[in-house]
Amino acid sequence: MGEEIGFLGLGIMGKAMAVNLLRHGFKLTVWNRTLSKCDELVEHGASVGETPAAVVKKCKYTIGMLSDPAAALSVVFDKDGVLEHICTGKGYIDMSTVDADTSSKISEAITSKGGHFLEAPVSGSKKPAEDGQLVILAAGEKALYEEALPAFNVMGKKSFFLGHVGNGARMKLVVNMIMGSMMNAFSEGLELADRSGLNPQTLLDVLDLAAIANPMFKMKGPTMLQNNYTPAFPLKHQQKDMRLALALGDENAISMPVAAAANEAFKKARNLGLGDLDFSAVHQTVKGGEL
Ligand SMILES: NC(=O)C1=CN([C@@H]2O[C@H](COP(=O)(O)OP(=O)(O)OC[C@H]3O[C@@H](n4cnc5c(N)ncnc54)[C@H](OP(=O)(O)O)[C@@H]3O)[C@@H](O)[C@H]2O)C=CC1
Ligand SMILES: O=CC(=O)O
Repeated sequence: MGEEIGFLGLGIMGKAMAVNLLRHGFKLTVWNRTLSKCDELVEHGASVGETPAAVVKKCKYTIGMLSDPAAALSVVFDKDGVLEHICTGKGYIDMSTVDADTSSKISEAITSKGGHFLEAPVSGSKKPAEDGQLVILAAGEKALYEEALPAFNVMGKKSFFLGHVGNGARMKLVVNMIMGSMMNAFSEGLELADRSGLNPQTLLDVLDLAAIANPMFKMKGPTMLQNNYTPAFPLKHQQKDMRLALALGDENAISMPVAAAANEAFKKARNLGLGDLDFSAVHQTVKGGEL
């Protein structure tokens, strides 16, 4: 289907998104810092590029799905990075969750070499990525957005084009700031129910019928009650998002005491060694005890 697309970063999300694209007939050349993670993608029909630069050289446009601002910058600016082969006619789409400053730095570097840039962070976790049910929050070069729409339509259930670079990053941070705060309130509620003699499963049933019912409580509640925090969205990434959202609050002089408290809880969870578990493991900061 059409020209080859590049894909950099095969973590939980990148792997699920790339496999989904391959299943829908897209041709992909993939790269991951830990190159062995490309093997499974090769089994699904992908080619492998030795470096981000090699991938960009081969592909009309390349998608990045990296952990955080440092990783997103490194893949573009370091030796053998995206910048070495980006040029007129080529595009780079960063789907990582980063702050608007990081995205702008990448955008300026790409466009100064004649390339097109789009930021397109996503809402939705491992399962929505596998099922092509992400919500895509794009901003930047409209022509690249239109070029990438066939791929976005496979990866996501809905794509938003939000205007200039930074708006996608900011929208994603606002959404995840709300999600992280909700997860903390939910964790406290589960523990409060349990310790005050209520059945937490009954709490889940009540919540699911109430005005505050939502897919996150429904999906995470049962596993949290079993102390099962198999990572779909790693806690260290949720804490990064709280930190970046709080910085956005600083810039705009918005007081966010709820988000600040949630950030402290995620930091505490990281300090307890829970950073690689699912973000719902913040529950353990209320619960205490052994996992
Ligand atoms: N998981 C989720 O539910 C969601 C995550 N996101 C966001 O998507 C992004 C990816 O998340 P996810 O897949 O869960 O994260 P993972 O931690 O599973 O994967 C991170 C990826 O980044 C790569 N990476 C990390 N540091 C570097 C570096 N310095 N140079 C090059 N590559 C690097 C890793 O490579 P290596 O394999 O070598 O370590 C890996 O491919 C994050 O920004 C996250 O916030 C957005 C929506 C949902
Ligand atoms: O960023 C995480 C998500 O679930 O969305």
